[in-house]
Amino acid sequence: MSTPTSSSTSSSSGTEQRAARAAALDAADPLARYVGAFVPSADVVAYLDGNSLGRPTRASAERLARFATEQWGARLIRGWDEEWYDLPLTLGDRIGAAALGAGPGQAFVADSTTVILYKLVRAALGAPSVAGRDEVVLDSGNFPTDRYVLEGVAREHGVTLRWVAPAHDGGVTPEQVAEVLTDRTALVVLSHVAYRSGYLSDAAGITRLAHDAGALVLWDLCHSAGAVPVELDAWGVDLAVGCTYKYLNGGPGAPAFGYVRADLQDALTQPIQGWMGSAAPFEMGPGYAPHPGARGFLSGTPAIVGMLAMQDMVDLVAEAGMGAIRAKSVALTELALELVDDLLVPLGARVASPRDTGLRGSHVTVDHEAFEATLPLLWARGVIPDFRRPDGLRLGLSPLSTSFDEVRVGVEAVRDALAEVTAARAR
Ligand SMILES: Cc1ncc(COP(=O)(O)O)c(C=O)c1O
Ligand SMILES: Nc1c(O)cccc1C(=O)C[C@H](N)C(=O)O
Repeated sequence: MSTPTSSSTSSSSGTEQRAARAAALDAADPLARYVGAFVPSADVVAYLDGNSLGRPTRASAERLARFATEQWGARLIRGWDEEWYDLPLTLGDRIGAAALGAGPGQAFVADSTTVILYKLVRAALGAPSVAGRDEVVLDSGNFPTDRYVLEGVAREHGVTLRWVAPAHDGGVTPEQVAEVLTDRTALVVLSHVAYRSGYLSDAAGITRLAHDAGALVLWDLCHSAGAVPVELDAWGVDLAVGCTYKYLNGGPGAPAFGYVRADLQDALTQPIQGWMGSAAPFEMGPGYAPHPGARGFLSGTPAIVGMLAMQDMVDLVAEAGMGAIRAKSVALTELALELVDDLLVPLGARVASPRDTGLRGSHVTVDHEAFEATLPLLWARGVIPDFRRPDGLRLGLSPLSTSFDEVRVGVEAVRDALAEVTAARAR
């Protein structure tokens, strides 16, 4: 790692004070022991991208190695009967219990977020309770895949999209949703935590409003699951989807999870009628009949290898508890904002995430037109934030794997790189 050159904004006493403060926060952190549960990366001093790709746990590294010889290699095709056939549902239940506030029989692991989103949106639009309704409410700041899938469904299904424009902090409030709900709204599709700003929506309030208007609601939980408490059953949510490779540390391309409320399952028909979601896959009979319950939302052969790593993280999340995880997440983002205010705002950076902890997920986004140019410097120095065009640096703080000192080291490195880039441009 190359050493950052000192900038005019750094001072050794400031660095020492910040280091002492971060060390004190780490010493008092009740979840600090979990940081050592993850595979270290030799050249990384600050990994601040857990909301794009979580780190592997040490247990997962072992599980992945063992799988080839002890399960796949030893059990061969018998593995399907012994464990794999049921894994999408047993693992769905475990994710539901640990991270989603979902009772058994409602969550499943399959496909990708994009594909489950498509299947559940199509299923929702065919629900008898919304028959005759032809509008879908969504958010123009939502992650591209959500917008693109909905645009495609609107084209093929003939529904009208009612776009909500998020406020400057990325927020979509119940009031904004209330303004576009009508007796034609079939479905509301929003992200619980906004991917760019980290804004945390009032999922319970918006779900209530949608139901009062007779609509169904689907939450994208990609940036919440494993980092922000979710209570799908208590909130009365109809449908949800989410990634497992972010705060559930399932690894690159790990399959997604879906949730369909138990009392809605029989009324919904999903569009990808594959054999693995059929009533009797191994009968291989002439026509498709859906399997009752959550299994009916599966389609093809489950990605068993992709479901290995998330199992270890789900165990850690269950053990640590979502309350403690949220408390650490809030403390991490508070420290990040404090450092950003001290070190980056004086260089012209602007905070793009909500200041109110109750309105913020587990990442902090800061905008500066020179951030893109800092990335090669930061990566070369072992500091890995996330960047979203045109000018947003996202600091994704994964509560079990990120230490307070890592945040300090990371933001100081961003300060140094930003000072260097802007100084070079001024020359
Ligand atoms: C809010 C949100 N939805 C969906 C996705 C992606 O879905 P997929 O795993 O299908 O690429 C992401 C991130 O990639 C995301 O942040
Ligand atoms: N899924 C990703 C990928 O395959 C490559 C790079 C990044 C991602 C991400 O997860 C992006 C992320 N959802 C985001 O919020 O920007």
